Amino acid sequence: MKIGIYGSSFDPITNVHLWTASTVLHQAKLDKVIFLPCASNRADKQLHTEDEHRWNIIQLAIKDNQVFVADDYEISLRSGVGKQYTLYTMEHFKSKFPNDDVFFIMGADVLRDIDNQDVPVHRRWRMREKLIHSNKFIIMARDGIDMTKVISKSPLLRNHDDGSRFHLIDKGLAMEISSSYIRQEFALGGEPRYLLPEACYQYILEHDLYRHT
Ligand SMILES: Nc1ncnc2c1ncn2[C@@H]1O[C@H](COP(=O)(O)OP(=O)(O)OP(=O)(O)O)[C@@H](O)[C@H]1O
Ligand SMILES: O=C(O)c1ccc[n+]([C@@H]2O[C@H](COP(=O)([O-])O)[C@@H](O)[C@H]2O)c1
Repeated sequence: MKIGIYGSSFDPITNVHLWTASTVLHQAKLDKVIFLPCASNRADKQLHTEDEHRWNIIQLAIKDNQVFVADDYEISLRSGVGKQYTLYTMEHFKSKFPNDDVFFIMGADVLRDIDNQDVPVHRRWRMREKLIHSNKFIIMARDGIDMTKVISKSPLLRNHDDGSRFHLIDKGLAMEISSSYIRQEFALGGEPRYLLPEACYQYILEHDLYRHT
């Protein structure tokens, strides 16, 4: 089997997360995509909703698609800081699925940041040499970023680019719905209704989430 791990804060999950996951699944011929929300005590990013709510919203979003599953590996890690680095996460999934091909899915903006010296130290990827060396990645086009240039500009990335390390996917259609835009809309009294699945939208209203972000 070919399995893609889609890691994100999903704060909240958006229609574009679902659309990109489905595109990747078809183009890279994956058998399933695992949505992997990170824990809210992440060292490099401030989250806006409790783990339980982000988890419930993901479940609502994927419930009708049998090849989409969610995994709470990172959010269930006790004292998560320092443990929920992608290197360890990928080691976990590769040992959970020893006979399968496991890929990490990310957008071009994330690829660009992995080995970027201009990124503040607290946001730099940990153990990136080993992570890149020992895993395979599916990269989705985003923000008009030239993915081949990102790889060729980084010694770390280009030295590991053996033709099968990075599977680049460009659907041709750029859809920009970000979680932060949706949060802002909720906070400012806008109407983000059709930017995420209806059940997720209703859940957020019912639980009064994102009103003060
Ligand atoms: N429109 C998109 N096109 C391609 N990749 C995307 C898109 N939106 C998110 N991703 C990818 O999904 C992963 C998770 O992104 P994340 O949830 O942080 O996105 P976001 O919507 O930009 O969030 P935020 O607005 O909170 O920063 C990252 O690898 C990111 O590159
Ligand atoms: O391992 C790291 O050091 C690391 C640093 C930044 C981000 N990540 C992972 O990259 C994924 C996308 O991150 P983000 O910032 O877009 O939510 C998510 O699964 C994070 O856990 C991982």
